[in-house]
Amino acid sequence: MSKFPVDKIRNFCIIAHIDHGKSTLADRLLEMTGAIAKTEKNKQVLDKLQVERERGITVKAQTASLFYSHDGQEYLLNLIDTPGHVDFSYEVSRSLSACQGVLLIIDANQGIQAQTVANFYLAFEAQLAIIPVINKIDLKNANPERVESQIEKVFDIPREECIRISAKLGTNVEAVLQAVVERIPHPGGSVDDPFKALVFDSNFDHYRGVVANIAVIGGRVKKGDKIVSAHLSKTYEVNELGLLRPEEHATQKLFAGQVGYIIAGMKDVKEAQIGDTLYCLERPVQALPGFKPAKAMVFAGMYPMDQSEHPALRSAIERLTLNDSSVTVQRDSSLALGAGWRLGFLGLLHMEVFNQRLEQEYNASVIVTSPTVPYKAILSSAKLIKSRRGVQKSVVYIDEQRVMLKYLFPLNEIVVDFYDLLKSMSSGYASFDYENADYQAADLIKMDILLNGRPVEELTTIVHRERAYSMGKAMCERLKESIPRQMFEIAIQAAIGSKVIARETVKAFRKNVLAKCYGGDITRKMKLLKRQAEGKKKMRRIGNIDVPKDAFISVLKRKEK
Ligand SMILES: Nc1nc2c(ncn2[C@@H]2O[C@H](COP(=O)(O)OP(=O)(O)OP(=O)(O)O)[C@@H](O)[C@H]2O)c(=O)[nH]1
Repeated sequence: MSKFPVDKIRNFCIIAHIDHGKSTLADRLLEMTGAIAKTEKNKQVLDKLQVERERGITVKAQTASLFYSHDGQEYLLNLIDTPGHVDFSYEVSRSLSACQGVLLIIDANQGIQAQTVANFYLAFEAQLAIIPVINKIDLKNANPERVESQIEKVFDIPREECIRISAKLGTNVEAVLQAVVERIPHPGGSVDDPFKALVFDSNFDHYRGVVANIAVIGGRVKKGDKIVSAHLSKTYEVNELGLLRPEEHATQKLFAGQVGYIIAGMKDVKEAQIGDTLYCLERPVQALPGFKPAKAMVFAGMYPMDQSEHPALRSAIERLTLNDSSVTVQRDSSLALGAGWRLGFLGLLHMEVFNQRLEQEYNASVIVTSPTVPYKAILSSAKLIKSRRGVQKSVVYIDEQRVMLKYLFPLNEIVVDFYDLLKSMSSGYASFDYENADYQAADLIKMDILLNGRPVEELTTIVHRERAYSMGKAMCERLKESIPRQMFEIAIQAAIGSKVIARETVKAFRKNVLAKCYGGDITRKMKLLKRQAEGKKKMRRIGNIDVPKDAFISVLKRKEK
């Protein structure tokens, strides 16, 4: 029998706008319950990945089981850490599915921000108990009263329910643990029910195969049990299971209400689909509803720096996607960059983090082409609807100083630099969140870039008609700067269909490397010719024109000033 009956278990998440202090609070909770020692080194233990530490953001949700005594009773508290950035809201919703309650952290200085609202609704719709926690009360400009008023107004939660803390200093954090025990319902279910578990996360380990994080909804499971994954109807034998503290801590059994990990000889994360149900071979149960798969919103090409590195990069991408099932991968090739892939991400930050992980964890060097968003094109000339680029949907005043605006935007207008622009225009005060609002008709056209009349496939872009001229001009100018003079004149043109909208010219020039070699020193001549040939290797030939590879990337990366 488990030491913890179901009514002594609490499963909860911490949700917040980015930087409001989730990881800091998680560290404090871990320290106070003895899961980790209280040292500076343990800063943000749940942020395991190197990118997470460097960028100070949480990418992958982590789980920890904590032991806590309250009123003479022992409780098992399962804390599931969640990422804060908009790109990762999919991870937030799947973490929530394993919980009965959330700590909603709000910065005492910044107050309610865009992702506070988005995360609140995720928890509210999942019918979870919500405990508002006002953090950073130690800050000089902290204004917890104002934040409490916002919480009352926007979320309709009485101010008395708010807990004021400083996660950094540990002030009043004990009250948070008490609230978890008192206000969050236990997970329900019984150890006597048939075994049923929800897979809410999974990762791949090179030695042990798939490690699935599960929330046991009912019954019990032990080593050697034969279990079935409902999605694929495949049977596995349990090799190992246990709690996450946050390190894996093997146990004999897992019981209803517990959250932990299970290893059962699965070879691919696709076998442990997020949202899938595991049950016992002998006692089949009805599967849980599962989740909608994450939808890629931003697409980019990834190519090896050098084609000889293609196999290494392929294996790195394969291994990394084993751990991140939200990335989609398709093979692709480009005239300029050779064989590569087209990858789909949940957002731009997700893409950057993926790229950084490729470099840091797999030592891969990658060329990333400019991100694009999916379009549906109707192949006729009937795109008649004139659409404005941003359409206002609603305005809500949070308090005298803050207003929440809802707009409908084309995704391509916001993925690249919208967030940065918004931040700098508002001196960092504005915050931003988005969700997919489906495809909308828009006046978009395909713009080609031609070198001496020949279209360069990878520079073809889809642009809004009103922007075509300025973008075409900017791209031609940049290409002119980066293509060296050659033996003949090169015309760089931007065109829509057969109509040229911008043009630049690179004048003809022959660099006579032998001009300086008067006399007959043949070895010197050979050396200079060799150097010139090496320079050419860094070039891509398009038609008969040599284009430096770097030029390509710079043009692709910044399409518009
Ligand atoms: N003054 C003060 N600073 C705090 C407090 N709690 C957190 N911070 C600081 O706020 C910053 C962000 O804290 P994190 O815990 O990394 O925030 P987070 O919400 O986990 O961020 P993501 O995981 O990326 O969403 C860090 O520099 C913390 O040191 C607090 O109570 N007081």
